[in-house]
Amino acid sequence: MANRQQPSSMPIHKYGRYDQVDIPDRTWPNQRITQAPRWLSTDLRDGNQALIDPMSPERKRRMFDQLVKMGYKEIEVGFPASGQTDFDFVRSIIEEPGAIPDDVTISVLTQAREDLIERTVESLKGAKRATVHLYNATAPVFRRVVFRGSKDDIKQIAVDGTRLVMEYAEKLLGPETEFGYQYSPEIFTDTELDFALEVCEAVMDVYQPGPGREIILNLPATVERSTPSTHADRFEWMGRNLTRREYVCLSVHPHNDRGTAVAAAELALMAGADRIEGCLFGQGERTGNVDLVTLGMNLFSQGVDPQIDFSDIDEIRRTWEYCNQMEVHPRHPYVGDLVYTSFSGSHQDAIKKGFDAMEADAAAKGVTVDDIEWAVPYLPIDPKDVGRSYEAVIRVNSQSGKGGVAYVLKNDHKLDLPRRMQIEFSKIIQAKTDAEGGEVTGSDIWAVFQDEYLPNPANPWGRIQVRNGQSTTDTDGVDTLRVEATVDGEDTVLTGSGNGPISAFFDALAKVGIDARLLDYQEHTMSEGASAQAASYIECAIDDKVLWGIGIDANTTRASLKAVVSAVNRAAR
Ligand SMILES: CC(=O)SCCNC(=O)CCNC(=O)[C@H](O)C(C)(C)COP(=O)(O)OP(=O)(O)OC[C@H]1O[C@@H](n2cnc3c(N)ncnc32)[C@H](O)[C@@H]1OP(=O)(O)O
Ligand SMILES: CC(C)C(=O)C(=O)O
Ligand SMILES: [Mg+2]
Repeated sequence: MANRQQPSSMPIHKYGRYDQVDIPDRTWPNQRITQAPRWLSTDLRDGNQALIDPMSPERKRRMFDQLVKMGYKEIEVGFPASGQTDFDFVRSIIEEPGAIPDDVTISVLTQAREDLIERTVESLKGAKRATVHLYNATAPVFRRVVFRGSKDDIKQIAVDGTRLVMEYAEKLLGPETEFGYQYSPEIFTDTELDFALEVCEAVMDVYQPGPGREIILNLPATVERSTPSTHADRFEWMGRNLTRREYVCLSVHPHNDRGTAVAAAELALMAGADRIEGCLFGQGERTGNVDLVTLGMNLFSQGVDPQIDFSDIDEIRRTWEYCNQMEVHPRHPYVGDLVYTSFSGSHQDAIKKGFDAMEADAAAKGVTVDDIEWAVPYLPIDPKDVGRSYEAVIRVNSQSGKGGVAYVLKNDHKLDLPRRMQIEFSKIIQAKTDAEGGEVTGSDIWAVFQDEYLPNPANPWGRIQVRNGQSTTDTDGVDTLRVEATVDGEDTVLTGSGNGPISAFFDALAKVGIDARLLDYQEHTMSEGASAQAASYIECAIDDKVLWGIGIDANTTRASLKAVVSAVNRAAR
């Protein structure tokens, strides 16, 4: 079919193509991610520096504690040379016994300027594990516009900065500090690959990584500029060409300018990266850093342990919202208010069938649903695994069908409506949503259901109200029924016989001019134990109408008689 799109008036001439990488024997597309990478949270640095109102010390501390609790072992805690707030925060967690667990490494960022480096290293005095992270931009525009220098000048900034970090670490930090070093060629994404490699090699020549002396080389997509596949090609190229690769922790730091940071991080891992830097819920400069929650949960949903605890995602979100003074979007993967919710009919139908199938499969295997592989349509993970309930999984509006309404009744009231009754009731709900618009809540649905099918003792309606009944079965299997009832406002006694209590009741009704025929009958228990209730569903042809009734009672015979009454009354309503 022809593409009928027309040229736009957008100024496309202002933008150039991003260079591809010449790496035809790339191997990353065939790799699988089978284990969690090293994670670094930069919420307290890259995340914080992007806030309108940077975090107060109290908020920083809340976020730090949250990150520790979740299991992050590398946390960038600030830019101590930026001012007193960040410096004092770093000092406060180092000085408070137990604030930084022994297995957590804190990291701090600095520009490659001597005064800033000195202050940065000074902030780390007494820390058990600490990394200084030095950066300078290496891309052509930055060389020309920001630093106004040649490639060699820019490389020299990185080399001198590295040497200064080592000198100040030697001078200011004692043996109690396990010291680490990280270098980032900022704007790696726009830096010529061979020059990024040259700068990283020059930095390594100074730092001399080796056995027991790792260097972290972090290759940031400071501004995301390419498809994730080209980003992965660049990582594979760097990984292949770096010397001393076994002593290098190759780190990825995607931003989300093109909206593909998560994919960029995942493909970079496939291309050989060892470590990911990002922020919870994608906080960070402009469109954000890569979202560590989505990345971790993506692993989880594929059966790979992220080694981070997301089991109370709403608590994590609350802390994050408090610390950042921002709100998580309702569609945010894994955490948004609506991400486990379906409004539309075919989705709800499939979800309900999925839950039913999980229960049946687990029962067949003699285990619980938590012991079998998750396979519910439209729900990539079990919401319970992140602390959510099933309550919001299905919500009903004008786009919903029978499956959604049936799900709500089953989930909230243990009523498993027969399929044709689902269709009948869903039309009643649809009439309401079409007329009124908006959502019908679970309690709205229940109110409509009660009004439609169940007697209201306070305000009885319909042709019949039944009080007491007796049923006896003789030796030939004939049931005789005697029921005290009110029919059309008059107290009367109904009697009838048949080959079961329901047909005996139909016989009794026929004698007072109510012509009802049984079409279908289903029942199920609603709960277990001595006080168990049963639900009976009866489909009847009454005059020229076909309709359902329901009865709920501890006694199944009474439940079925109530169901007949429900249908008869509805027919005359
Ligand atoms: C991609 C990133 O996220 S990088 C991290 C960015 N984060 C931050 O900057 C937050 C904290 N920063 C700050 O508070 C301030 O920048 C400070 C206090 C550290 C420094 O402030 P100032 O001294 O006023 O310098 P300013 O930030 O404007 O830096 C610009 C100067 O540093 C130079 N510079 C910038 N980055 C670097 C670097 N990585 N290494 C060396 N020099 C650098 C610039 O060329 C410029 O030099 P010039 O004045 O000679 O033209
Ligand atoms: C400091 C560096 C790593 C950075 O945040 C970036 O380039 O985005
Ligand atoms: Mg960044």
